[in-house]
Amino acid sequence: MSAVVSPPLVADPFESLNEGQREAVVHGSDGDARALLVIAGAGSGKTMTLAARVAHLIQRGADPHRLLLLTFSRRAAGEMVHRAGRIVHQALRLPSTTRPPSLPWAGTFHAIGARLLRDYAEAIGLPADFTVLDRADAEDLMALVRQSQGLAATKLRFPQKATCLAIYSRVVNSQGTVDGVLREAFPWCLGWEAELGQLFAAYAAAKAQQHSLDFDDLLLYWSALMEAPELSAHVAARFDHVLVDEYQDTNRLQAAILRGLRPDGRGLTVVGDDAQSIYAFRAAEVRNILDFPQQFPQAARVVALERNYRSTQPILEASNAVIAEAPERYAKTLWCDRPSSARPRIVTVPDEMAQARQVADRVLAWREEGIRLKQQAVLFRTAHHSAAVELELTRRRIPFVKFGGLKFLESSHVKDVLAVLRWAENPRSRIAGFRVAQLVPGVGPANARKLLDAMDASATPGGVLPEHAMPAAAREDWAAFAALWSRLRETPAWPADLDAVNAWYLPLLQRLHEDAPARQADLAQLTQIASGYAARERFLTELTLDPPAASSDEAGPPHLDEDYMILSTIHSAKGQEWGAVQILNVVDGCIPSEMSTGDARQIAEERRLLYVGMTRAKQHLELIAPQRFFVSEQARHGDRHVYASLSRFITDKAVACFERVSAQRPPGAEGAPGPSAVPDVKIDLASRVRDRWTR
Ligand SMILES: Nc1ncnc2c1ncn2[C@@H]1O[C@H](COP(=O)(O)OP(=O)(O)OP(=O)(O)O)[C@@H](O)[C@H]1O
Repeated sequence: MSAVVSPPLVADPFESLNEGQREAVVHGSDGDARALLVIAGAGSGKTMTLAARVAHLIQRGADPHRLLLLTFSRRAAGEMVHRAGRIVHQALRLPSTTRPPSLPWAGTFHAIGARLLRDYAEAIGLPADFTVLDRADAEDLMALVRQSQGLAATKLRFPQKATCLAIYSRVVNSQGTVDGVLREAFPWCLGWEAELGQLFAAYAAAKAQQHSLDFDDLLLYWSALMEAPELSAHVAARFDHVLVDEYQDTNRLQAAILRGLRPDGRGLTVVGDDAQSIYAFRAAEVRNILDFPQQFPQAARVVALERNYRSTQPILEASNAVIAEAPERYAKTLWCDRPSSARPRIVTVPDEMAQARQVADRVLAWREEGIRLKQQAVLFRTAHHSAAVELELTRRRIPFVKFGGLKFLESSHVKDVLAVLRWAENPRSRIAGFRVAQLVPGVGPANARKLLDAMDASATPGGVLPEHAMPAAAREDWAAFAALWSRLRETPAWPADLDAVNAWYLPLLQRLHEDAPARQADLAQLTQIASGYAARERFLTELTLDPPAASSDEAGPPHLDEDYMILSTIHSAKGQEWGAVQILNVVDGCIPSEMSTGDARQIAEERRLLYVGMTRAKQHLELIAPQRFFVSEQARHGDRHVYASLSRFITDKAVACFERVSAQRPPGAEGAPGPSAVPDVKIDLASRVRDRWTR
């Protein structure tokens, strides 16, 4: 007899939505075919609304396999899918044993781009086995090309590889010219336009030769795909709905892709907050969201979410006062009904050391009040601004995790292992090959280069490697590696391939690194991550596009059951919230950064950055203003201390929203009392000690 499972009686999952949220969620059910723009103020439930809309569409019969959901990070995609799944589950009253529908097309623009390009590679002249270069690999390739062009040796200093890549990336993403980008963002590189143009052409040729795409190519080729009428309709027809989160941080290429996917706007939903646009340095275009409604034959519908569920009224008032001065924006005033008598505070401290002590004191005091460390965050403009705070927290044994530091994939051992897999996947990748060949004992750069040249010259590079003659000292180890490599190419098996590479690499790891056990733990973590992917290619591509954060080279996340606080750049804090937030260095020269004080648009972005930081706080917010702070960013002036004044964004009107305090020095900080006077006695201890040996 089979058991009959009756659906549980649950409340309407859409019941808790407010009026604006509901409007956004059900848009289109009445036949309204306009595109939808949801202007969602900070903390107004954007994630919840988008997830509920996805669930609503599925509930009304949309096929989850035909929903394209584009988010800013993989984590955001996962969160959205999870929440939408829960709502669908509830709305359809599915029994708890039934899994909610999966959304295979949820991910970042780059990850989805990589998948689509793989499908259309042959049609658009891309090699089907292309691999994706991460930033570091792309920089290395840029450096190689720069050298082969003779640009590294020029008398006047030619821009560094990272700067070259940043300029290239900005030209691509803004669809601008080298000249325009230099003028706007890299004025110190003016004069090198022609050489940079040549360099970029050679860089593009090298990528093509090596069957490699960099991050920017994923958007560039996707947008080109959407401009080819023979193919764009085919791509567009795969999806019924396209939903985009964090639209304020998209760039021109991304906007063009969306126009190609939904030329008339039908089935397109974008959600964002112009006041939180903080990625112009990656060519994000705040105009995308400001101009969105007029892009379509029939103007988009705009729904504003103005009710904030996150912060207390005084925190919201202070944040509103900061953003009120922004020159151009969708007019909205956030409100909430969480009164509190505690105003946010501006804390003045003498210098950065005092700031570090203040932060630690405050963290401990809040913890005494019952706010767990996990509910506390310290935010800052630039990753290196937290150095003193990190030291102080470590000294006082306050556990923390930092976001925005060295990444898991940047550690050399993880790169080594991934490079082996990448090279097997794509034998034309010189970057992977150059790294891996030299891991084999006895193989140096000259021999590695000879091998790669031979592979380049062959139509079947996969056949060259096992046959290649290496120096006698390397022969045995090379044969072992070649056997592994050929196996990986000929009979791929996932995730067993990774185990095979690890087994080959472990003896080398022990030879190369003193801290091998810690690094081995990273490789174990990599194996764990690998098991979540169906195939090697997907693993390599998606890991490159959205890498995990921690590595053994850093403090790393403490055990999961431990309480720890968060240190984060404001950029990395996007989309998150904490009970108590402290923001470091809220002084001119830092927010706004000294680098951006010339340009009105950059200043506007810095204002939004402070606003994003402030609106992360739920109950407590403190901005710290050291009176002296150390500047090391500006090469022109070298390292120096400056006397700082409170950030210009805290105008007189805004100041009124805060309580102002000066941090007291903790007792004893002026210097420990010296020893009292030595008693006036004369004892010849020295000869007594010496005599000990002569007696
Ligand atoms: N209708 C609602 N009723 C009660 N709480 C809500 C409602 N909508 C959202 N919230 C809560 O408000 C908080 C903020 O929501 P969410 O993180 O989705 O905001 P957001 O718009 O993405 O913010 P931001 O853009 O600042 O990152 C969350 O804690 C969420 O659970």
